[in-house]
Amino acid sequence: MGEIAEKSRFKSVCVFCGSSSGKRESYRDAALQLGQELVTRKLNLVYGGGSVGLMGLIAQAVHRGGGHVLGIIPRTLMCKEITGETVGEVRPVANMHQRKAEMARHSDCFIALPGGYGTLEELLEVITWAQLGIHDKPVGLLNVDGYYNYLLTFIDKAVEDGFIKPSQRHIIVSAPNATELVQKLEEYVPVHDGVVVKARWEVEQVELHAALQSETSSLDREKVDRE
Ligand SMILES: C/C(=C\CNc1ncnc2c1ncn2[C@@H]1O[C@H](COP(=O)(O)O)[C@@H](O)[C@H]1O)CO
Repeated sequence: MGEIAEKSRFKSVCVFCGSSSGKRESYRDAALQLGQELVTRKLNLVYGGGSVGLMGLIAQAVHRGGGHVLGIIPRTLMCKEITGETVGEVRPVANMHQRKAEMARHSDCFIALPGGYGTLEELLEVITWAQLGIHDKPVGLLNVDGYYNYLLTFIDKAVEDGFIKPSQRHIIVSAPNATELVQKLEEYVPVHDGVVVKARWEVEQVELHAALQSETSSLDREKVDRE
């Protein structure tokens, strides 16, 4: 008998993770378990595209389980030698900035698995956007085998030394495994203090969407002209 899907408040989850697999089996296992958790809860995956590292493992796990996978990938990274094949739906974008904006636009919450600079940059950006009130989507850290302990300690230090408001410490939700993390994200209640610039965010999204549309149609026009 198939598993009964838990009713979720989310439709799509954006996952940031290593384009490498890391040196511990637990990292690879965590990517597969998170993929399985999304399938069980009938959640779509949004990620950076391709099949390398933990990115490939989670995408394949969701795809294999019958879930929808959306890979958003800059055209310059699209060749197979760099990122490999993308399973599911592929959305090419012009650059890394558009990729992040599109990943955010298509998802209802964010999760970071272990990763390197790219993962950290994506994670910190969505935390910063939450802090500014640009979005109020939950942000989760899958702290596999304590991989992110130093980051969490650093954030506590930044709070202690007055660089992050204590009320903003809650933005990062962390847990050691996928089931616990997704459950915590489901229960997350955003706290709004200070600036709320959501209206500006929405304007930016509309502008970005319009720019993407016009870029796509001009590429299509170029293609037609060439043919
Ligand atoms: C340049 C190299 C590999 C590039 N491969 C990538 N393919 C797709 N997405 C990528 C790639 N590199 C970074 N990203 C994005 O950042 C995150 C992973 O970065 P990390 O530094 O590996 O943590 C990931 O979420 C992607 O969105 C050869 O080195």
